[in-house]
Amino acid sequence: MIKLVNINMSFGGKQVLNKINLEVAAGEILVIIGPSGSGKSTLLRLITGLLKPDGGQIWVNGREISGLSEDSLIPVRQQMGMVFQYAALFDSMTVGENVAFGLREHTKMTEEEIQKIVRRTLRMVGLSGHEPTMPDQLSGGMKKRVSLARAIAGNPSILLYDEPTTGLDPIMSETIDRLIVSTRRILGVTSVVVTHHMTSAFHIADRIAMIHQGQIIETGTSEQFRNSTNPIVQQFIHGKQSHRAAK
Ligand SMILES: Nc1ncnc2c1ncn2[C@@H]1O[C@H](COP(=O)(O)OP(=O)(O)OP(=O)(O)O)[C@@H](O)[C@H]1O
Repeated sequence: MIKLVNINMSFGGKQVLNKINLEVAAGEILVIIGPSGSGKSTLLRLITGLLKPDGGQIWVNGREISGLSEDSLIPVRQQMGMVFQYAALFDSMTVGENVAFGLREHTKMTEEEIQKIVRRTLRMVGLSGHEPTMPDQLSGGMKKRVSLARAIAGNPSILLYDEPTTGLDPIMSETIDRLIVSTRRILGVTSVVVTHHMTSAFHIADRIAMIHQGQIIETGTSEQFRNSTNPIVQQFIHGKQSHRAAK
């Protein structure tokens, strides 16, 4: 469960988030949409504790984290998996070593246990047998899937995705969308997905939240978004869809 209460955030005197209130229920997929620069990634970084808000509270699995020290944040972060926009794999390590990295760093698991988890998570993302492959031999979509396997390996209760389908072709985007949904179904994780792709948002979201000029201007199901009477929401949705169709 994630809950943001009255979050304010500024950078160099410029207010980026203004009294944000947002709740993500356990096991829910919440998709965050909004124009470039509206504060979506900032919101994710606040949830991980990488940034501290100027004001407000951030609750993660029943704990208020905005005042926690780096040390106290470690167990909170261990409950989270992150899939970044640019897969952020270690290029000098094999796929297997990338997926195993967090387990080797943060747990006392035996090598046998680690290998079992690596095998299982790579199977989940459709990359069985790719343990010895080096990242530079992978396509963008495969890298994203390794990144998801690495995030899942730590058995998180929360998964945060920052632009998981950016730069991928429509077929690979659909594959990633399906993985986000099946990962939630299999692991029961709470998921927050920042995306620019409205098609993805409508496919995967239990609820969508739209940020505009630092504020959440609408939350609701895909259906409620499609039928929104807010002109800013409609303009955003249709702008995005026609932009994609024109590509
Ligand atoms: N560390 C930082 N220092 C200064 N300004 C920042 C910092 N991080 C973000 N910003 C500013 O905050 C605003 C929101 O940035 P953010 O990356 O959260 O937007 P976004 O909605 O994720 O954008 P995009 O869709 O383009 O990724 C931008 O104006 C950005 O320049």
